Amino acid sequence: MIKVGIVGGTGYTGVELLRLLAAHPEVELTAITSRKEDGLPVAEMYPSLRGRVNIAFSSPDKVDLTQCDVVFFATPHGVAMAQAPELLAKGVKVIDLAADFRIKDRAVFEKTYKIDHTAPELLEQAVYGLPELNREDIKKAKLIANPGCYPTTMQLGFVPLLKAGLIDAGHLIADCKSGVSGAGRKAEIGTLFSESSDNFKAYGVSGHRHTPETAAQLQRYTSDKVSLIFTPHLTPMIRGMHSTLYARLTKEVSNEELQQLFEDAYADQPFVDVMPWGSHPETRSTRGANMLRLALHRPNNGDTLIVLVVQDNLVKGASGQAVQCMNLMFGLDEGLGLQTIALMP
Ligand SMILES: NC(=O)C1=CN([C@@H]2O[C@H](COP(=O)(O)OP(=O)(O)OC[C@H]3O[C@@H](n4cnc5c(N)ncnc54)[C@H](OP(=O)(O)O)[C@@H]3O)[C@@H](O)[C@H]2O)C=CC1
Ligand SMILES: CC(=O)N[C@@H](CCC(=O)OP(=O)(O)O)C(=O)O
Repeated sequence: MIKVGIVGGTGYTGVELLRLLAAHPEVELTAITSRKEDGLPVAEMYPSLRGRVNIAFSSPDKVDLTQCDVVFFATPHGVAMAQAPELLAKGVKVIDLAADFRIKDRAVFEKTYKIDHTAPELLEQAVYGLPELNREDIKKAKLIANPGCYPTTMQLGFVPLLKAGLIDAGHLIADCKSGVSGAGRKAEIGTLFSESSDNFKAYGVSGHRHTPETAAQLQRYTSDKVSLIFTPHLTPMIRGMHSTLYARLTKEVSNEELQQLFEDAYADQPFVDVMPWGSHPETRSTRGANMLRLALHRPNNGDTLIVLVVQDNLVKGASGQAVQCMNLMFGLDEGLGLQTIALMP
């Protein structure tokens, strides 16, 4: 059994990890931290886990995480970088759901997140945890930088086109919508029910922290200079993400060839579903499931291709993806514990 620790077990991605890992046949939940709920049985805070998770939260300063085989950090940015060096030195694998190790360039990280990087020596060895694009490196990794939720949709939508050299890399547009759980469980006015449940707004339009992360990753797949415009929106649903990606085609290519390109790219990827041409994927078709669905459109058969992408921000956009990485790191079937079908309706 793999002994698992979770730092930040009370938050949305932390409890999503608990939900998935409680049903994972090869995992023993060993330590789950909370600074505020030290000693509280997990199932008292989350009754859905009664009978499935029988341990209590421990304060991070009391728990010995070195007894774990792997530790997930479901914490705000800056927490994993403080603890990862010691854990890695003691042979414990680390999967960070925050951004501490996503951006290789320290200066770009510090400018984007406005914090100093305290473990820059680990940036090089960190593997970006997007299995569909980095599977072989993830299998060998000791430190995973789990991708951002929006960046997962943007990369899986744009990369097949960039790799094939079919689009203008200097003109990529991503119009994305997230459910409110994307902002985390902490108390904030903008995520109060009365502020967000009957409202729709863009935010971070002139610069969101996911733009440099995504642009740097997309740049790996083309020699042309990538330029990305990314506009996130907060939408009145709890879970779910819908990204509408726009790319300008630069070569003569038929709709059938474009569809085939995506079907071939994801033929062996169990957690990406390429829907029939012209479909309209819905967020609810991924709710609770480790699944990303996409579909292609080409209005008036012109030179703009639209890729519609949906996922559950907490599953394929965060905790499900992290479990997918854990499975690969420990030589397990990639889909172990991740077979849940989306909740409907
Ligand atoms: N929500 C989403 O859709 C996604 C989130 N992420 C990323 O995952 C991470 C977690 O997000 P989310 O679950 O939404 O956040 P939440 O705000 O819901 O939870 C954060 C958790 O971290 C703990 N925590 C906070 N500060 C510290 C600290 N200094 N030391 C130890 N534990 C701490 C909190 O617990 P306590 O206060 O009890 O200690 C809480 O359990 C973030 O980096 C986020 O950017 C990534 C993709 C998607
Ligand atoms: C709706 C909302 O606020 N979403 C968050 C992104 C989700 C997240 O937690 O960011 P990471 O994926 O980088 O960890 C935001 O825009 O900051």
